[in-house]
Amino acid sequence: MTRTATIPDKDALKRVGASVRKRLEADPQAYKVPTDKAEIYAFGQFLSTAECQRLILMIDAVAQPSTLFDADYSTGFRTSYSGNLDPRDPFIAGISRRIDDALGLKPETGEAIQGQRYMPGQQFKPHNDWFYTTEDYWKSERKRGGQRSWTAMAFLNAVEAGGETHFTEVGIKIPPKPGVLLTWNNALPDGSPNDDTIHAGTPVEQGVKYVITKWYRTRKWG
Ligand SMILES: O=C(O)CCC(=O)C(=O)O
Ligand SMILES: [Fe+2]
Repeated sequence: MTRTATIPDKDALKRVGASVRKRLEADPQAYKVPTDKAEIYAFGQFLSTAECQRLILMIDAVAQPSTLFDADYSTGFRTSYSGNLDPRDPFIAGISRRIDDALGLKPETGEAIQGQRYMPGQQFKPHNDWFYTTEDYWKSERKRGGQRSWTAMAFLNAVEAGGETHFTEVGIKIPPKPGVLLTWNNALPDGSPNDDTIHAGTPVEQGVKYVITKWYRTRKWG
């Protein structure tokens, strides 16, 4: 048995990375962000205007101050409001399936889609989406599907100023554009965490920003 004692789920992350890469490279709708530092792709028109509007209303209904695993809303690290969208809702289930299909990932490995709203001044400071496996929370997350592999995030509206998704190490800032789906591999091709995927939701300066995020695990989530 091959064992990578220091990096949990490394082999699975390597395998998932390769299969999603292959699928996205074969998809003419998937645009690869030109950088060697991370695997980041964008779909220009993933959601329709009507779908974005409907999701925005649903987010308003569930949004609460965001919490994190290692830090609180109160620390100012993630000041947006967020909430999970009901996976049993047929509309949400349909969106979820389309994301699974675009990436070619097993539906059971996807977490519930999370909706997020940023008002002026709110932000999500630079972070990585993977779990820190030396932290206490990892003991339970390891059993709830393991490490996060890919992230898929869609912008639901245009923001008058601010609110970009900023990949600080890659050096790109992606302005919110309704219907665009961004997706990236949180790992390197060898399955180890890619530090260059560190990213932020920069403070909204004017307007409101709505996004949905779906994180995938290496195993069945939940
Ligand atoms: O809002 C953004 O641009 C980033 C959101 C994000 O990083 C996340 O949901 O993990
Ligand atoms: Fe993130």
